[in-house]
Amino acid sequence: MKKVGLYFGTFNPIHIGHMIIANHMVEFSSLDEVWFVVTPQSPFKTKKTLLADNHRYQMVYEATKEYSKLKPSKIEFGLPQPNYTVNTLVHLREKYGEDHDFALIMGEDNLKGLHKWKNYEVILEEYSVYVYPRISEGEVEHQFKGHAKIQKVDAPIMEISSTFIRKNHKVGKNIRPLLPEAVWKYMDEMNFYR
Ligand SMILES: Nc1ncnc2c1ncn2[C@@H]1O[C@H](COP(=O)(O)OP(=O)(O)OP(=O)(O)O)[C@@H](O)[C@H]1O
Ligand SMILES: O=C(O)c1ccc[n+]([C@@H]2O[C@H](COP(=O)([O-])O)[C@@H](O)[C@H]2O)c1
Repeated sequence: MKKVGLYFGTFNPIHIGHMIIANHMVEFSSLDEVWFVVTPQSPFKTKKTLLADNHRYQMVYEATKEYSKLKPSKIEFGLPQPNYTVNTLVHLREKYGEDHDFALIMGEDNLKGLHKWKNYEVILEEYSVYVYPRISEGEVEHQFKGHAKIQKVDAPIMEISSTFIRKNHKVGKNIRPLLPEAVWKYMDEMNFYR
C-alpha cells in the first residue's frame, strides 16, 4: 500500500514554499509520495487573476519532473466547480483505492477554516491530515486540537505566496529566486502575470 499525501492548491503559480513543504513532508513523515492536486476553482477564492488550469498544471509538472516522490495531479479537471475536496477524495478512492492510502496535507491557515469545508467531519473520519505551521490570523477550533486524525509536522515556515509573486512580477520586480528555475523559464517565455 502506497501512502500518498494530497497537497491541494491553486498553484497560481507553484513556488519554492510549496516545494519545500512537499519535500519536507515526503522526507520526514510516513508518506511515500506527495501529489500536488491542481484545483480549477477553490470554493473560497475568486477567479480574477487565475491562469488557465493547464498552464498551472504545466508549471507544477515543470517544478516536480526531477523529484521522483512529488507528482502533479489533474484529477480535479473535469469535476464540477467549485472543487470540494470531499468530492475529489471519493473520486480518488474509486480510481486508486486498491493500492493507495490517501492523507491530506494542509497549512495551519487552512486548518483554521476547516470547519467551513463541505462535509469536513466526513473527511476527518476517513483521512489523516498532516498539518504544517504557517503564520496566519485566527485560531484553530477547539474540536481540531488534539484530534486523533490531525498530525502536526514541524516543517519550516515559509512566508512566500503566489499573490506576492504575481503582484511583484507585474511591476517588474525580480521574483526569480522564489520559483523553481523551470517554472520561472516557462512563466517568462509565456509572458504570464504581466
Ligand atoms: N509559503 C507557504 N508556506 C506554507 N504553505 C503555503 C505557502 N504558500 C502556500 N501554501 C499552502 O499551499 C496550499 C496551496 O497554496 P495556494 O496555491 O493557495 O498558494 P498561495 O501561495 O497561498 O496562493 P495565493 O497567494 O494565490 O492565495 C494551501 O494549502 C496554502 O495554505
Ligand atoms: O472542500 C471544501 O469545502 C474546500 C474549501 C476551501 C478550500 N478547499 C481546498 O483547499 C485548497 C487550498 O485552498 P486555498 O483556497 O487556500 O487555495 C483548495 O485547492 C481546495 O481544494 C476545499
